[in-house]
Amino acid sequence: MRKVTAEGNRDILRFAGIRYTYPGAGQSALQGLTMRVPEGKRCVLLGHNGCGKSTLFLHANGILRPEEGQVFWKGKTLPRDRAGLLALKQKIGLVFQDPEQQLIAATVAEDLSYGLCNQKLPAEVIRDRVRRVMESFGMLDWAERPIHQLSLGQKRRVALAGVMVLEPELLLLDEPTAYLDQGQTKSFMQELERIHAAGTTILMATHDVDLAYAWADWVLVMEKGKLVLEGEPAEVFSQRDCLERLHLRIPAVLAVWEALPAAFREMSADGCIPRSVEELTAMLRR
Ligand SMILES: Nc1ncnc2c1ncn2[C@@H]1O[C@H](COP(=O)(O)OP(=O)(O)OP(=O)(O)O)[C@@H](O)[C@H]1O
Repeated sequence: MRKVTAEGNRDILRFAGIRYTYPGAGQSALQGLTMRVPEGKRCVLLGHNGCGKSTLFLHANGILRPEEGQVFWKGKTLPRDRAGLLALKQKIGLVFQDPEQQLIAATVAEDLSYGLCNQKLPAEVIRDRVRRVMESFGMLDWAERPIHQLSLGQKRRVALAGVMVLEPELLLLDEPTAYLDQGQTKSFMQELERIHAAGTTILMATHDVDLAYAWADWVLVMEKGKLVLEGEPAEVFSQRDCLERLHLRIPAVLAVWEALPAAFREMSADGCIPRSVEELTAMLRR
């Protein structure tokens, strides 16, 4: 396995030798997994269906406990007591694949208030924070809307807002763009940019290699409950043998770039590799 370090970034979360087997399952979902999440980065987690991405997320904030190995939050092992775990869930926000798993209240405003009420904050603080998050997610007029009347994309936004209102330091997103249309994906990614710019570390599980390449600054690839690749996007997507074995295609922009004649690439790109269609177009116009 080729390793590149995220220089200058300490680990906000670290998994060391995690093994986990679901009750009754013949095989372990996590098989001695070791992985670090560098603080302040936009991280993407890639891997086949069933390779253990969601199981890993459930270990991050103590919903599941490993049978072997340890999880470290900012260098310290995860707490085991109820109060410690509750405090951790405010620092590590987990947005599930299916928003139905997350949305529990009858209306949008009630749902966004739920976690803050659990923290027993004063009513006016809760009101202010909910209003602020609704404003930044463009849902001020949704306050009284019943959750069951929202579209899937709208439910996803409410689920993300419900985690963000707790102001987590690390945001874990399980395939957030699955089932979103192009417009919804674009506005979701803009929201994520804002969240990241405000200081939140993000770890996103996705099957979208184009998104991973264009957006992430740290890419992690899992296979059968283990980490097999990690590094900056250009580095990870240069590991062609490994990607081929995992049936992961290379990002479309990179494929187009590599199909251009070498002399042209050298002339127009100054050694840079484009990360998006816009960058590629700009380079080709030079
Ligand atoms: N509740 C469960 N009980 C038993 N086995 C489970 C359970 N949840 C997941 N598994 C198994 O654990 C393994 C890892 O599943 P997990 O959901 O973590 O994968 P994933 O990488 O998130 O997949 P996907 O990309 O499809 O979301 C799979 O083999 C899956 O069948």
